[in-house]
Amino acid sequence: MRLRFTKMHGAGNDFVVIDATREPFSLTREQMRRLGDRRFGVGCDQILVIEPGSDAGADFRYRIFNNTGDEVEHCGNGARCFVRFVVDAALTDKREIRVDTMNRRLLLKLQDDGRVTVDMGAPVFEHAALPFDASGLKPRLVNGFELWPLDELQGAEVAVLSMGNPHAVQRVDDVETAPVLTQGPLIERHARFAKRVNAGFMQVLARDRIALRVYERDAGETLACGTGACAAVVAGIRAGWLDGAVEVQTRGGLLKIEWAGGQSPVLMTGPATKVFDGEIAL
Ligand SMILES: N[C@@H](CCC[C@H](N)C(=O)O)C(=O)O
Repeated sequence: MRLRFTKMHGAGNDFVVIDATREPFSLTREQMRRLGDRRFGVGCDQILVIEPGSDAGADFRYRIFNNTGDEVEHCGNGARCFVRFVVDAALTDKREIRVDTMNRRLLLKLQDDGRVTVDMGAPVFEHAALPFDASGLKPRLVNGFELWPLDELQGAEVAVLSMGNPHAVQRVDDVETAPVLTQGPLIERHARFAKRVNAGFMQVLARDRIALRVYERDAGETLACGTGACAAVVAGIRAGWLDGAVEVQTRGGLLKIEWAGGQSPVLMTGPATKVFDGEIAL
């Protein structure tokens, strides 16, 4: 089969975007792996699939697959690229779009400067959301917020939360020398996380600025992770290190994250860029 696609990125987190609004999406896991392979295919961190809205109120449905072909719940940078894509392809004339993901409804706004703001929904802290609490370990309370030790990983102490997808975020002194590539894969597959986890390493630069690297579930270290940026800022606010509006410096660009606490939604603003259109035989 021949597949038409669009290559996009959001702060360097790169995607193959597939328009499945007219024809049902039918790629096999093997085809998605080939598509995501940087040497034998197009190459990307995630594959984004855009489908028609499934019920009243949602303009579209948006599905996310890691480059391994595993379907996941959420992708923040991808959500921004989704908006850019549907507007540029004239699939909608709206600038405020409601979209359903696997477990959330998102509200996305295309700004006049071309950036996109995503209402990412509220963070979830209950351990039921992440299978972490059966370990017998005790968390350290910082400002009333739980930081959990990871037993085999000396010194690593993570905030565990979900932005729809699971995150374990730790504070480090220097993000450039943080053990992202050595400890990241160990955290990703740590026994405490039955569904595995995205591992974030955040350096607090000021109360309104952090530097962040994320070792993503399946994809490895990416140049930016939108849900990871939200999780890091929420953890930093809960721990008392950060204020409610924070610039997140990733290796691929800048994201702005805002959170008023509690059940209020996390807002993420950042770029969404088309790279090229293409067609591939799969
Ligand atoms: N790059 C993403 C997150 C993609 C999914 C993640 N790897 C997972 O498995 O949960 C983002 O921008 O949020």
